[in-house]
Amino acid sequence: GLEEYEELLKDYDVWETIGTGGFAKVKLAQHKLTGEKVAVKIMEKEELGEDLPRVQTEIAAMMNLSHQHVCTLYQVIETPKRIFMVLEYCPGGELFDYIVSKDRLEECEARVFFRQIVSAVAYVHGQGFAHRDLKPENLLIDENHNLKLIDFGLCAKPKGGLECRLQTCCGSPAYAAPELIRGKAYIGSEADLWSMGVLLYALLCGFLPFDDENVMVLYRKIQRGKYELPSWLSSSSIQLLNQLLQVEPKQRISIKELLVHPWLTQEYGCDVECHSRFTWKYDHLTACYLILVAMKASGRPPCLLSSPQLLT
Ligand SMILES: CN(C)C[C@H]1CC[C@H](N2C(=O)NCc3cnc4ccc(-c5cc(Cl)c(O)c(Cl)c5)cc4c32)CC1
Repeated sequence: GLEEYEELLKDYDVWETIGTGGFAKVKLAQHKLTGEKVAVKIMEKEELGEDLPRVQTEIAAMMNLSHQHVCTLYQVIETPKRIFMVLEYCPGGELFDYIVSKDRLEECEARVFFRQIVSAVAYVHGQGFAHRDLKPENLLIDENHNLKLIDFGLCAKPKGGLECRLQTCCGSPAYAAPELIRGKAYIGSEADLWSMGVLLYALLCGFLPFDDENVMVLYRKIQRGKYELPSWLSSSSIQLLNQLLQVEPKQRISIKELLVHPWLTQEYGCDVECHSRFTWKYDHLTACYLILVAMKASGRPPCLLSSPQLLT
């Protein structure tokens, strides 16, 4: 019912549904105070059932993640029947659809995107999380044609740190690491590196390295770790794919080595930046924002008098 949307409608104009993500629907909305477009992920608690912990996992993770290539969670609104997540809007849609639309990406374009993916994953690992569902469907393109990582519903923050082993077999089969599908205990960050290898292959080739409609046959192909090398791949791309798609996790390249890998740094002349660009500076801009919010809360109409320095 509409009364459930009351709290959301106070601060946002809500427009049409723009997508679905499994057990959620995503609506386009606009922040009244700033006019900014946002994406609102709406979930019905009853429909969530045993998926409710996934939502709590995602919210807890995203509240601790603030990075230029991780989708920003602005606000969470919980009502008796629903959970609303107000998220950064990404009009460019899924990286998956972008690759399909172009058949495959040239090495230089794949490098731009893969540097952003490595930056996001290095940051997420640095915060102690493993994503565990890395795939082009979970990388969205924003209005500046930059990537934003989404869907932290399966991420894990092991108590004993990223070095400790996980048990849950999850994520999408085609991107799952051999050790994960073998059902043995695995290290989340190492499994993420394998998925990044599958992702890089998809960027450069336009199809998957391991694929089969029969999931058991697919698993055997992943465990075997052999994949085709199309003629258009450069030797440096082949070498990087080989370092990522190592069946033995201890042989696999680490995220630290990836940040300075020649394939990623060539043509850039600099390492991949993994630090977040965002820090809450309690400066004038922050003060203006918080004052505007307070004005709104006290019912006084927020207004920005002609303040040129704000627009710089
Ligand atoms: C795996 N796929 C199916 C998932 C779909 C889900 C809908 C997406 N989407 C659109 O359908 N239209 C445009 C659109 C624009 N901005 C978005 C911003 C954030 C999210 C978002 C963020 C998080 Cl953190 C999250 O967990 C979920 Cl589910 C969604 C989705 C957006 C979006 C595309 C990918």
